[in-house]
Amino acid sequence: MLIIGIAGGTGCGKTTVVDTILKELPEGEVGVISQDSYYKDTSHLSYDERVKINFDHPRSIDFDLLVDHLKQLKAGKTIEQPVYSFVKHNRTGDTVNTHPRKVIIVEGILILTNKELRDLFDIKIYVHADSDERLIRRLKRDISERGRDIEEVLSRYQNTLKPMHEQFIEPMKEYADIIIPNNRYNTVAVDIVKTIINDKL
Ligand SMILES: Nc1ncnc2c1ncn2[C@@H]1O[C@H](COP(=O)(O)OP(=O)(O)O)[C@@H](O)[C@H]1O
Ligand SMILES: Nc1ccn([C@@H]2O[C@H](COP(=O)(O)O)[C@@H](O)[C@H]2O)c(=O)n1
Repeated sequence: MLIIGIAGGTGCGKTTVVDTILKELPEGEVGVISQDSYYKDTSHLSYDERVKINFDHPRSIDFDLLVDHLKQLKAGKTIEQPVYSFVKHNRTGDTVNTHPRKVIIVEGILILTNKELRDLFDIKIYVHADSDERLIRRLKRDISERGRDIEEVLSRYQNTLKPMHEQFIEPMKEYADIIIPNNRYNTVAVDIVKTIINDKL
């Protein structure tokens, strides 16, 4: 099994890169695990308490479960990937049955901050987009897809996202094997990753 980690700040285009890769590869050959599915279960908190969580800090992620799931997939076992709701700020209680594949892509802002997880990746990719570009994309996406308003996105950006990005995410570039510049759609870089994956299929 080839395991590829794709990191980068919010809005840099990780999901879009993954979707583009998947579109042109044989269906069902490549599996995807999103770090977002592994935000810690916060059912014991009220909605008002959950809103205040710093979702850009590594401690918000259940890395133990994520590492365990990846190891199980490597061992040929099927896992139940939790489903996360950005509207409820919590896991939904549903899971997605995820089978082992020849190639597994793990994507998320913080996946390179955890050494045990990092060591499971055969290839580490960092997608870069400038912070103004990422903020614009995040604003549009969170308002249209994640039930947020402009005030919520901007205050989260100033209070947690920006400082956490500078402290935890941007420094992870150091671990990347490949850095994809993604201020504009980068078809050349995506084609290179596709070629690497195709070689393995
Ligand atoms: N290269 C790009 N140029 C312009 N918009 C992009 C680009 N890549 C992604 N987007 C858009 O930006 C938003 C965030 O992209 P997404 O892939 O969800 O980022 P991430 O998963 O890194 O948070 C989406 O609405 C997406 O359509
Ligand atoms: N309940 C939540 C959980 C996370 N976030 C934000 O999502 C970002 C990570 O997801 P991307 O798809 O953008 O990589 C992260 O920056 C968190 O702030 C949230 O807003 N609400």
